[in-house]
Amino acid sequence: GISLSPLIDSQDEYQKAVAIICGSGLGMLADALSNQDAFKYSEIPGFPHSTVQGHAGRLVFGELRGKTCVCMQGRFHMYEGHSLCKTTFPVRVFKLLGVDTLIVTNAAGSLDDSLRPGDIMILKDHINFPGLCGLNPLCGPNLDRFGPRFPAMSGCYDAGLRRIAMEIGKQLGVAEVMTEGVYAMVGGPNFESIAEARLLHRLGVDAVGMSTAPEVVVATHCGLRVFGLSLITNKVVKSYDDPEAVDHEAVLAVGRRRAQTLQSLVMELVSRLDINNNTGPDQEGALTETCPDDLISTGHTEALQLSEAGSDVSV
Ligand SMILES: O=P(O)(O)O[C@@H]1C[C@H](O)[C@@H](CO)O1
Ligand code: HPA
Repeated sequence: GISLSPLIDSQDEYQKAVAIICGSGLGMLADALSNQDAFKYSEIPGFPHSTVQGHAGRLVFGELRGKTCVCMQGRFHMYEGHSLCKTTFPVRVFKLLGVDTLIVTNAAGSLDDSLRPGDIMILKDHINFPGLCGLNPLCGPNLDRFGPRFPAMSGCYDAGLRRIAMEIGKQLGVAEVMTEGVYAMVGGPNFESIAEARLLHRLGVDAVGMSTAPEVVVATHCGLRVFGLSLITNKVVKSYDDPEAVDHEAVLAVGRRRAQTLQSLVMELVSRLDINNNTGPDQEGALTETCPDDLISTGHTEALQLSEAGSDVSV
């Protein structure tokens, strides 16, 4: 397998790691990492392949303002045909590697007229529509060493990190384009019909996308602290008189326009993380586990092969 030893040479240092998942067109967040070491997903056993334009398909390790980071340059979506276990597989790998805090980002369409393309919505909560219908990555035998059978999801977006992010927004002079809101995940890959958009709006959804919620469910299950943000890339069409129609290229273009701001925001947030204060489950020993048979036998990963631990962890 591929040695991930650069990441975990010092377990003490690695306990302070932060993981970042880049949304559509937001892969440039990884460019901010120094001392990079990158692996293509296709080289990592157990990782699905990224098939979506704007998702490079690389796992990038490095440092951000002195903190060890691992960054998914490209995520996996249910609509690509991956099982939810596969789409969230990297989150469990992060946990096993000793990651403490997960930053999830996505591109999303706004239902709320006050949210405009280019705005940044800090996730206060989510509605996991596939999850409500039983499409949940936690379905199947519970993996007790990751977390409980019935995990709470209230408070899954850390209030302290949300507050810090808003403060940083003020410092960076972008507070007027930042707000908190509720993200809803739908299955995609089609964008919403007008009736669906109206329904989401009535339900109190601020922004809609096709990812993130399953990752956050799995991260919360295993005690990771989570911060999430949506880059609003388009307005969701809610009127039969509106001739506009969203497309993926427009989504990516807004990402390019906001690249610098998002990078600055994430870098500053990472620099302020008080990582060892996370009160999630004890992570001691995560790196000294051998091959997690339960993950494989329950089909939760299908191919996770963390061979030996310590500085020899490989996937
Ligand atoms: O990976 P994210 O959730 O940022 O991607 C969004 C949802 C679809 O994958 C794509 C549509 O343009 O952007
Ligand atoms: N709907 C769903 N997902 C999205 C959108 C949208 O309007 N924009 C970016 N991802």
